[in-house]
Amino acid sequence: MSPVLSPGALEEQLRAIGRERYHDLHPFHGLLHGGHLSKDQVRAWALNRYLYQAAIPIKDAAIVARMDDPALRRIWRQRIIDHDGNAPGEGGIERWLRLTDGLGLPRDYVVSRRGALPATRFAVEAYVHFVRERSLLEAIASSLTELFSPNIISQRVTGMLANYDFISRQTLSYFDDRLTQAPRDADFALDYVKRHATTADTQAAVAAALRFKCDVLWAQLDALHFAYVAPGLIPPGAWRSGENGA
Ligand SMILES: O=C(O)c1cc(C(=O)O)c2c(n1)C(=O)C(=O)c1cc(C(=O)O)[nH]c1-2
Repeated sequence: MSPVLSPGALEEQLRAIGRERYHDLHPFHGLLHGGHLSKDQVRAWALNRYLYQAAIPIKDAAIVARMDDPALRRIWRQRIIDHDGNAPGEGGIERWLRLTDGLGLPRDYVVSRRGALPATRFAVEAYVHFVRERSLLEAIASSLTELFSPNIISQRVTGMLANYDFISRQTLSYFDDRLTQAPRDADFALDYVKRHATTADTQAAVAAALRFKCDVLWAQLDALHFAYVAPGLIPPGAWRSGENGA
């Protein structure tokens, strides 16, 4: 049986998981940020990532539905508002669609999810199932990859703006708000986890939840790499350049 960690030691363990497994280490991101992808490969990334964006408020609604404490729900519901907005034309999903618009992908095709890779769909669904089925503590812990996202988002915006003439600050505007939202959300979730994971079992469970979530992110990039970089095996039904108006 492993010993009970202090809150500080638990935080260090969680940060170590990020250093070892976060998707900033994935080669696909090196290619994306370094300007080594074609416009079609960037399109494939944006099209597939739409599924992740669209699933985030659904998984957060599942988390809110499991919270007994109104104070906690008030805080967590902000995440849903950030992605859905308060009115049509607002929110993170809409801003993601400005990126896919800017890349010339038809909106109805993106939103239909028809061209997404099967593994993208499975990974995203696994995240939603995880927060429904596991404890609230594990569900909250699974959001902790956001501790590590501001760094990669800064690298992405700088790299993509410098390296692709088809990318503009406007098409990448989705990421502007994430730079303040992600630290706010991650700080809250980390504090919650440190206060509630106070036994060896619950500490092991939150570490496993964070590893699981790193796998959800990693698997999506593996799928993109396999289909659109090398060996370039695009599954039946998944988007191909020139199809569906893009
Ligand atoms: O661009 C990225 O690398 C990245 C990573 C992550 C993450 O680490 O899960 C999120 C986001 N972006 C993001 O935009 C976002 O809204 C988001 C929500 C969540 C979550 O688990 O609740 N992660 C992420």
